[in-house]
Amino acid sequence: MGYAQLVIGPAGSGKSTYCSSLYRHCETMQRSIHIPTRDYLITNSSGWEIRELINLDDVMEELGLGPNGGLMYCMEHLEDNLDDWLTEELDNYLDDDYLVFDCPGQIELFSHVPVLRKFVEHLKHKNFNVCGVYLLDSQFMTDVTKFNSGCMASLSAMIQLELPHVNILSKMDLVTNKRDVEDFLNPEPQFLLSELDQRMAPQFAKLNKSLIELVDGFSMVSFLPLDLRKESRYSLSLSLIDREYTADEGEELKG
Ligand SMILES: Nc1nc2c(ncn2[C@@H]2O[C@H](COP(=O)(O)OP(=O)(O)OP(=O)(O)O)[C@@H](O)[C@H]2O)c(=O)[nH]1
Repeated sequence: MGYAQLVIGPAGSGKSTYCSSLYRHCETMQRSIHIPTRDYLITNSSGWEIRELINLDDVMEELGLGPNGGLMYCMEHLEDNLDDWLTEELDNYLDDDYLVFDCPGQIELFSHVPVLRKFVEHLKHKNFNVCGVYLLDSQFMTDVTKFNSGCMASLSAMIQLELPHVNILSKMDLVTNKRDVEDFLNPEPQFLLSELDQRMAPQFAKLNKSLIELVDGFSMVSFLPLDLRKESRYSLSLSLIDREYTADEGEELKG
């Protein structure tokens, strides 16, 4: 059994920083971990030579696409070639290896484009225990409307990937007043609803209620605050993910 984290989240939420800090943490613990570069899906400079498969710069130039269109094209190409390419790459890893995938931040990839889901299926097929790690910038936690939108994006990733899911709140060192975020770490539904009602026009009251019920019902709004100056959270995220999950345990982790 191998282990893998799929690190996802919006652009700029701190995925690469999390991955490199996790790598340093594992080095200190003398634990082996492999982090194919962020660009492994497009142009890999170390380890996985996907450049042979497709190159984002070439795609943009030859097809006249911008970075987003180019990335989506590359992803579709990757999807078509997952069987051959990924299966072969995964054969290079041993039973206890731990892989961390730093995914691109395009929201389409974890909301509706199927490539990451297929990627996960391949990992599982090769006997990897996979977990989704969703990073959200702590700035989302200071305002109920931003918090709600962060939760919706995280929920959509959970639904799309169907993985045990850990939410991590990044950039906690930038939060000057920790009390600003405390209300959102284990939020009371009533508190969220009254805050939301105050912010929105009265005609949104029913929608607000449904949204808060949804967030509360999935109990997926627990975020682990992560301060890069403190390493304990990395140990926690590693140990959560190390475990073998049953469906029920996956549910527990979301809570
Ligand atoms: N202060 C602080 N800055 C952070 C932290 N994590 C990330 N940053 C900064 O936030 C910016 C974005 O971080 P990245 O790690 O590149 O974020 P990403 O999610 O990989 O970004 P994309 O590649 O755009 O998807 C960089 O300038 C980082 O230095 C953190 O915990 N604290």
